[in-house]
Amino acid sequence: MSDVDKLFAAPLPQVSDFVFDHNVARVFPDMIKRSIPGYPTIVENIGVIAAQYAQPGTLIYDLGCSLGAATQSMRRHLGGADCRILAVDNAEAMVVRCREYLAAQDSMMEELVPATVIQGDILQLELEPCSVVVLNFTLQFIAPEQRLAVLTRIRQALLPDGILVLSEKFRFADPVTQQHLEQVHYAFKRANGYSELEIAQKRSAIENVMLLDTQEAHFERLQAAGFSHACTWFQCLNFGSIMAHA
Ligand SMILES: Nc1ncnc2c1ncn2[C@@H]1O[C@H](C[S@+](CC[C@H]([NH3+])C(=O)[O-])CC(=O)[O-])[C@@H](O)[C@H]1O
Ligand SMILES: O=C(O)C(=O)Cc1ccccc1
Repeated sequence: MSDVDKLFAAPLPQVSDFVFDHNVARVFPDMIKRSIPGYPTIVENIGVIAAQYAQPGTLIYDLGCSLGAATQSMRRHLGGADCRILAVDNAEAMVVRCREYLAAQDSMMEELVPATVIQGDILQLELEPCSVVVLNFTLQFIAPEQRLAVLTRIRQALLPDGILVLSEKFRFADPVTQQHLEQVHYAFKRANGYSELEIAQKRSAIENVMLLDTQEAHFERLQAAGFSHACTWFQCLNFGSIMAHA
């Protein structure tokens, strides 16, 4: 169902800002696996974390679900739990394909928890009471001045003992750390078959639309949003995932 990512392989006269359109949706599984170190481990363990914290009779949100990788993992790990997943994305191309992937999962596995895919903007969405919320590499695409409001609404929707899983590409305040981890990330991309041109053009495409925070900034914002505790449960190079308790 998915093609090899060659979106930035040919020289582009002008590199436009990155958007989640049909071309990206078509190559997305390949792109994300070859671009984010640790992505398969993060996705698999989101299932483990969700199974640990999901409360019977409650909702689970996968916000910025793309093709539903985190939703699929949670469904594999939740077994026959009495829960329902709402997967939300504002990109039509992602939503259409996400529904196809989840239908394929339904046809291959029995007794999965129900999952509904909604096309919607997480800045507008009314959140119902829930036990688990996943933001797997989504908050980095939200305008920085909107991020606290999104987290505050998530915190308010979470039930007692509820949890947020927040995965992001991190920025590092120490310029040497930033430089070292960024360079190894580019080496990771080269090792996965991306050329220097692909790496450089993708870098320009995302630089204005993916504004990164340090882990310290994430922790401060989570605290300001009302979360009682947060810790990094996974990091690989400049990518990682935080779990935050209501
Ligand atoms: N305001 C918004 N409202 C809804 N969706 C949004 C918004 N802004 C961006 N998105 C969506 O957030 C997703 C980010 S990708 C998530 C990967 C996935 N979680 C995964 O587990 O594979 C990460 C990446 O591509 O690096 C895209 O599908 C956007 O359309
Ligand atoms: O490719 C990169 O450099 C990234 O930072 C990850 C990424 C993955 C998919 C879409 C946008 C960014």
